Amino acid sequence: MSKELAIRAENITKVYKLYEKPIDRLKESLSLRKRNYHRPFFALNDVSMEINRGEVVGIIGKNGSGKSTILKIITGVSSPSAGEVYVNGKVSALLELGAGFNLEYTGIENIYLNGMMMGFNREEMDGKLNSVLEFADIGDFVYQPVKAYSSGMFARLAFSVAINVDPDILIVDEALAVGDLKFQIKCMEKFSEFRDKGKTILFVSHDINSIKRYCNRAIWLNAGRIEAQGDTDLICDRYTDYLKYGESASKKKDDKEEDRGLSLNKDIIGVIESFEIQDTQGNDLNDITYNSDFRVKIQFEMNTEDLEIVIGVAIHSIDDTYVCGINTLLDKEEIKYKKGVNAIYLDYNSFNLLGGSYYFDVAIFEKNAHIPIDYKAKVKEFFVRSTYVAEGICVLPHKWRMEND
Ligand SMILES: Nc1ncnc2c1ncn2[C@@H]1O[C@H](COP(=O)(O)OP(=O)(O)OP(=O)(O)O)[C@@H](O)[C@H]1O
Repeated sequence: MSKELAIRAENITKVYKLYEKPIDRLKESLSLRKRNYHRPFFALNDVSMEINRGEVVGIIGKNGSGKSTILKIITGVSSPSAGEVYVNGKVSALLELGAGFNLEYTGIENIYLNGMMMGFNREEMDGKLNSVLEFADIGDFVYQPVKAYSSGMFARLAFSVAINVDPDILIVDEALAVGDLKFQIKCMEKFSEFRDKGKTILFVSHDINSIKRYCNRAIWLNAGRIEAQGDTDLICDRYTDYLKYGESASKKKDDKEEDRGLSLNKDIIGVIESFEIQDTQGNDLNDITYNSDFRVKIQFEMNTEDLEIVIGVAIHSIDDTYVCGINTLLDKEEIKYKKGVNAIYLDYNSFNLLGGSYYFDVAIFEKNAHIPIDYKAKVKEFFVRSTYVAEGICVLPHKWRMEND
């Protein structure tokens, strides 16, 4: 295995035996003629993947597609029916609640137990204990057996151990993304810190936006097989199309993009057709000059005219800092649209983001701006040219004056 590779899974198959009735399992085990009473179920079917050091890879797929199973096999919690896994480096895994914990042990004992399972000795774990406890922040509960913990406390401790032991490879199944918002944010910050340190992360989530935000590659599992893998945005967009429009749409995405605007499937409420940046005369722009005026033109097609909608536009910097998200609900603008293709302009005046690369997200939501009817992440990248050198993200409108002026 090359030094650059962190994980290699080769032709992994995982077959479970499914029994129609519980008694069939007993019958099978007692059968002298070795008769089968089960049918095989392929949770994974010939799955191969290679993950390089420093990659942050997201695994996506519908419920039951095999995401947790592949993580369990990679971490050695479960063994494959066929195929081989090679792992290069210390792995720390956040699998389903409880995996790797002994319920009868206290929190502290479990911290040491987990560390040792990862190959750290007692002295090494002594050195890590404080940061684990500080991050978990569950107070004196660490002296109680973990069976007395609430699921939130359990998650805090498990996350804290996995994240603070400084593994080479972090494997996270979203099953653990519980706990309160503050703690989730803390975990996400740690996650970014990990990514920035060039560690390898394998990450399962149903939250496509987090996958887009954090991962540089995505693997889409479907019914135990790899449906597609590659560029995160491309794979995530194909997957969300598949969830929204069904199989034919995701496979035909390229054709669909060609004839957008011609016909909408009746189950689709609306789609964003195009997003352009223009100067105030309507000429297309790729770069924006600092402090200039420009507009964006959003074309969208609606299949209805009875639904109140909200349109939102967000700007992120290229390192994924959320710069500004606005929508027509916040701005108390009512969208009057017709069935068919519509266009809306959003004017930006004296645009004062600092020089650098950014991108736009755009979305159509239902009237409360909670549920996206269509969401196009990273719909357009743009570059701000600026001669004003300051620090931060933007230059807020300002004026200097002396008290006596
Ligand atoms: N011990 C088991 N016995 C039988 N079938 C199992 C077992 N464990 C998992 N499966 C099945 O294997 C398939 C893949 O399960 P897995 O948990 O990997 O899916 P997943 O993609 O992680 O789903 P989710 O998004 O719901 O977490 C599912 O159909 C599941 O029912």
